[in-house]
Amino acid sequence: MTTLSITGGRVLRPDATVTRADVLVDQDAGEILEIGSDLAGEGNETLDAEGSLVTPGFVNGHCHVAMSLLRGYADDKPLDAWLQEDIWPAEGELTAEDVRTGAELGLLEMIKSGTTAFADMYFDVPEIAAAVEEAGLRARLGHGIVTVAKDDEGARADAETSLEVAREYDGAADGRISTAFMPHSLTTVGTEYLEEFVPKARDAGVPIHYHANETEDEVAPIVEEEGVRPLAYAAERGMLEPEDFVAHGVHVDESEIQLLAEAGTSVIHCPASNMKLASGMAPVQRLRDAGVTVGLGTDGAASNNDLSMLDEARDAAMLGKLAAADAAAVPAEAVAEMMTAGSADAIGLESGRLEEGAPADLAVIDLEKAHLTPRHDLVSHLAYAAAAADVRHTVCDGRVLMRDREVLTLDEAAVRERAQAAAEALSARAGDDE
Ligand SMILES: CSC[C@H]1O[C@@H](n2cnc3c(O)ncnc32)[C@H](O)[C@@H]1O
Ligand SMILES: [Zn+2]
Repeated sequence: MTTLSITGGRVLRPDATVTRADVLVDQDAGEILEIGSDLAGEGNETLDAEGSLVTPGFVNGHCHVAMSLLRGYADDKPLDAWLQEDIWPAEGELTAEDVRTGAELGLLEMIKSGTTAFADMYFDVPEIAAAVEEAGLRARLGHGIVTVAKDDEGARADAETSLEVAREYDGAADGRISTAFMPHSLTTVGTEYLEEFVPKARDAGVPIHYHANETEDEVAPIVEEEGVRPLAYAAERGMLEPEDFVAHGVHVDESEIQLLAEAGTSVIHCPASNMKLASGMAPVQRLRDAGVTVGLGTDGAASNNDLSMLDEARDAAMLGKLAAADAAAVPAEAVAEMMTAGSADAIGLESGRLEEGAPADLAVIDLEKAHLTPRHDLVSHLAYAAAAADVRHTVCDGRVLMRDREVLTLDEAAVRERAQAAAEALSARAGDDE
């Protein structure tokens, strides 16, 4: 057995307590063997965690990782105008190679900010899967289906691609990749396609993931045309099962919160994207009080504009309090849970907890910084004060992906250089230079 010991740190446990302990990892199984004292000499490989917090690796529950190539491409617009006027035309110009480059850039940022797993909706998924395999993270991937503005043949082909990708890539990268069937949203995929393909996704045994209730503009047409709220419409189409997870859930009423709680469907809260696009404030405390599993996601880097789950944590706490008009709402412990076990549970992964037998996915945060001094409460620091640059080591599936801020699985300088060149070429093709 090959082992790794992470020594001298303070370990965040699933009950939100922090204890001084070493962590011993079975690298062959990718699992945590033991959390205890005096394990320093046990590992074939060692990571120093003195003066650091050892946390579960962060789980980004909703992303479009390849959109890192579009970071800063179009800002300061609401969702619909942003997508229709800027993002979708630019995405129309993306090559498969661009998607690979954008994914590598996003994965680099994830590793550097302590994220070890994520859920992703995009196209050219084989490119994203190859990048995930290389980078060493864990991911639930899916092809996003849009049927509006397509003829029947094009719409069906898109839905078929989503099914094929879900079937083919489930279990790829030695089991680090899992999949889902991913209609883009309830307004961008026609009812007839949902009714035809959702049962096929169930037969394939994969969860369903989609954007839901993100803006008011998305709710109104469903209420007008179908006479029910969007999540009731989704439930009628079999899209609200315990393994399913929706992104956003900003404009949900009490009946929809109850529906989610009864169905066991999870919500991925994306506070930065919701603020930037002025979509609204998700009722996170009410969702949690009702028993809904709430995870955290960044959405893509074009609407955020970074992929740091530590930024997202702080945003979730701040916005949650504002939305509830209650400073006690969405406290630090809740945020720590949402960015780790909450997201992992939502997207159907076993990660997110540091305990014996759990996947060895973790991040080590350097606490010896002015902005993390003094150390009254490390859960508070995780939610409110720590930043991406404080992440010292990142481990996924027992493998060290970053040691002392050096990423070991991707060539950082080469990825950044390729991304800059690809972004410039994309702007030229999209006519932005004229
Ligand atoms: C068809 S692949 C996924 C699709 O989603 C777009 N997208 C990115 N961010 C958002 C968001 O916040 N709401 C809805 N759609 C979003 C992305 O540009 C891709 O086209
Ligand atoms: Zn999204």
